[in-house]
Amino acid sequence: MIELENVAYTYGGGELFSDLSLTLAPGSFHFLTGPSGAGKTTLLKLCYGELVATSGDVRLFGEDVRNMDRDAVAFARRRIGVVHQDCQFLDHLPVAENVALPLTVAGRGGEVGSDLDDLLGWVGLSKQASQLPPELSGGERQRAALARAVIMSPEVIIADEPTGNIDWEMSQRLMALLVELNRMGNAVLVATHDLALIRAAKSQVQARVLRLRDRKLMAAGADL
Ligand SMILES: Nc1ncnc2c1ncn2[C@@H]1O[C@H](COP(=O)(O)OP(=O)(O)OP(=O)(O)O)[C@@H](O)[C@H]1O
Repeated sequence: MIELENVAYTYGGGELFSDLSLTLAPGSFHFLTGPSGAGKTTLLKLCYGELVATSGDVRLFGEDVRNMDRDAVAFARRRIGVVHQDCQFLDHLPVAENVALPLTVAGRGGEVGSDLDDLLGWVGLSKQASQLPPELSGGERQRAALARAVIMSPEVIIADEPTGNIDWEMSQRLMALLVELNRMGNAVLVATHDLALIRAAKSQVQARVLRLRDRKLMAAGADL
């Protein structure tokens, strides 16, 4: 579904990583870990077509990103649900409308209905549907961000530090939702610093753990 082959990325101040290869196959579950600044967010952005690799090949659903025009990238991105590190809500819109926003933007606002109610129920936010994002707790915000990421029924879920500012219990709850999505067939890629979270998740899901460090991507060691 998403393939990176011998990819390098440079922001201008030197190469962030090089010769990096990664395949997200249907139904796979990957964790991406590594020190702050190693380039995890950048790697995720390459995976969902937000950035274009400096060199190497990136294929989204079989198509080389370099040969895709804007519309083709936008179309591919609808098949990828992204949970951003900072959630990025429109604070003046209620939670339900924020969650439904991808449908509205895609001109499918008419389809918002019982599916939205079900989705809010699934992430445990039915009661918060009409609240504004600033009124939510950190864990509620992350669950709303996950609901928004899956409202278009994507095939791949990419989450950037989804448990960054939330407590252990809430992190576990969020992970359980990601594991459930994976069991339903979604490929999942989660960037996290939280090694305890990865260890806990490994009893629930067969996950590959990758570490980005010193400009290389490698399988994490026995410590995980
Ligand atoms: N738009 C940008 N322009 C220039 N440099 C950038 C840009 N975005 C990120 N960087 C730099 O690239 C490096 C990698 O950033 P990135 O956010 O990908 O790392 P990360 O591993 O996700 O970090 P963290 O774990 O702290 O979120 C950092 O040194 C960062 O300062």
